[in-house]
This record gives sequence, C-alpha cells and structure tokens, in this order.
Amino acid sequence: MSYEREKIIAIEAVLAATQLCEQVRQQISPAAIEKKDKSPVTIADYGSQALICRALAEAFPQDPVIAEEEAAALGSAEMKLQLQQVTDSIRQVIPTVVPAEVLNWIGHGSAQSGDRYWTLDPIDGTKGFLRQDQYAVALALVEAGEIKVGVLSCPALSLNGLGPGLLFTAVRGEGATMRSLENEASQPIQVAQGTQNLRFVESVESGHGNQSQQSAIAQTVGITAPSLRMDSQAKYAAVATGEAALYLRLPSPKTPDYREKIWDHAAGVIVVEEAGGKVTDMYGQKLDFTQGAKLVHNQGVIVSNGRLHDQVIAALAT
Ligand SMILES: Nc1ncnc2c1ncn2[C@@H]1O[C@H](COP(=O)(O)OS(=O)(=O)O)[C@@H](OP(=O)(O)O)[C@H]1O
Ligand SMILES: [Mg+2]
Ligand SMILES: [Mg+2]
Ligand SMILES: [Mg+2]
Repeated sequence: MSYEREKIIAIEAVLAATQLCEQVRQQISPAAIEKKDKSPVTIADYGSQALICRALAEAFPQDPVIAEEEAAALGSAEMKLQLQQVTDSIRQVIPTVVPAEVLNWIGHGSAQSGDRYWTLDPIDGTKGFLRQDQYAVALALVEAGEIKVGVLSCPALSLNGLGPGLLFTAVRGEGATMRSLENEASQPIQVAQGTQNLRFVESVESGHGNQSQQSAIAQTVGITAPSLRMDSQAKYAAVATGEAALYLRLPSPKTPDYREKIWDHAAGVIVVEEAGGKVTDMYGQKLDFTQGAKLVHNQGVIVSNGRLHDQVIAALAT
C-alpha cells in the first residue's frame, strides 16, 4: 500500500505546527505551565497538538490519534487565560477559531489504542524548547504495530550546511529524506558508514537516562569522544544522518520503572530505520507499538547505525 496521501497531510500539518511553535518561541520567553507530573508544557505544545489533530481529523476521520497533551487540563477554570493564548496563537492560521474548538481538537488526540493509529508529540523536548535549544514536532502512523510513516521537524537543528530548521520524512520501504523547513527540495539520508570518529548522542536532562552507564557502554564499543547532548528526537535525526553513530537511552536509576511513551520515539524510529539504522530496547528486542501510549514491554532504547548494534547489546548483557 502506498502512503502518499498520509505523508502529504502529515508534512503539511507538521509544518503548520512548526510555524506556530517558532512564533511562540521567538517571543522572548515562552512561559512554562506545570503539568500534574511536574513536567512543563507551553502554549505552543497545545497549539501544535490542536493544529495537527484538526488536520488528521479532517483528512482521516476514522483514525485514532494518541497524542501527549490532554484537553481537560487546558479546559479547567484556572487555565482560562492560557486557553485564550492558545486560541490566539492558532488564529493566525485559522482566523475564525474559538476556544471550544481548540479543546475539541486537542481532545481528538486522547485515543488510547487502535490497529491503525497516529501518534503525536506536539513538542518533544519541551525543556529544550524553553531553553531556546533543540526540540521537535513528531508525528507517525502505525499499522498493526509497524510504523509506516514518520515526519519529524527539528526547527533548531542544522546539519550538512542546511538549516537551522530541518524536516525529516520516512515511509516504510521507501527510505528517509531530509529537507530544509524553508525549501521543499529533499535529499536521501543515510546512517554513518565508516568506523572512524564515531560519536554518540544522549539526552540533555540527566534524569531521562543513565549518563554514567551510557558513557561506559559507548567506550566499550570504541567510542571515546564525549557525547553530543541534545534534547528531543533530534537525537534520532543525528543518527539517521551519520552525525552520530549511536543514541543511548538507558533507564534512569531515579525512575527505574519509567516506561517510554510511543510519541517520544515512533517518528524517530522509522526515520533511523529507513536511513539504514537499527532501533531496539536495551535487551535487543524490537519496540512494541501495539500496547497503547507506553512501550510497556520495553526498557531502554538503543539507536544505532546498525553496524554497532550487536556489540552494544552484548556490552549491556555483561
Ligand atoms: N524519567 C524519564 N525517563 C525517560 N524519559 C522521560 C522521563 N521523564 C520524561 N521523559 C520524556 O523525555 C522526553 C524528552 O526526552 P529528551 O531525550 O528530549 O530529554 S532531554 O530534554 O534531552 O533531556 C519528554 O518528552 P516531552 O515531554 O515531549 O518533552 C518526556 O516524555
Ligand atoms: Mg511533555
Ligand atoms: Mg516527548
Ligand atoms: Mg512533548
């Protein structure tokens, strides 16, 4: 089956959401709102989710969407001002929009599961976004547990003389491409082929991984250079383009029972796989996208150029 229409709609929606995020970011300091789990969310996270869910609901009304943000939180009485700000940010794209519609669109992303579903992280790396650093808008289509389409926008990323502002797209069996956000011309991308000057990427936030174990494993497989620390699924883009050979995300000793969320990975996974790389959990198992919002059957995420993969899994087993 061809996924041409899905790809076109997904790219268009992610580009519109990216523009909204960049407009909010360019205001001197986008404000953080604290969620129930103490993690930050901003006007732009909600605006991005509203725009993308609206586009998906219109084009693919039957498809469930499993997205990060919840409408209930933004719809509460004490969030009236923030809901108005989200509505205002969307007004530039949809002049007639009213707050109730915004909540409906965000709520469209609250599906729990589906055989065919979309998964969306409206801003991945919200902490990076707030620091004016790396973040991503990440959208993927999953069918029967297999990721079929991934679109990943990295508005603050520059690579190979392109950017800042890159868009990565992958369709199962068709390869992965990269383009500038401004220019439609795209080029195929490929993971690192050689064995020289290899680097690895990891999260900026030490609480999202195990940095000491990550550097020990990298050294065991011959990577001696210090890690490249990056927020968001921009780390997957770094591996997919050969900028890094490995992305290590091992469970943090502070949150050993944490299970990864599907929207933090799906788009990045297909971009890396279609660029010739490999993604598994820390035990070498495939990530299982059939269990709803969380990767309940997996722990840790290992993303590599393929070549290094077995060595990393072997090092983790000892
Ligand atoms: N304990 C723990 N372990 C692993 N992952 C966690 C944990 N807590 C949160 N998160 C998720 O991390 C997402 C951001 O990951 P990053 O790798 O971009 O983190 S970092 O900003 O570079 O530190 C972040 O995504 P966003 O909320 O979309 O920013 C969270 O979903
Ligand atoms: Mg978040
Ligand atoms: Mg995320
Ligand atoms: Mg997010």
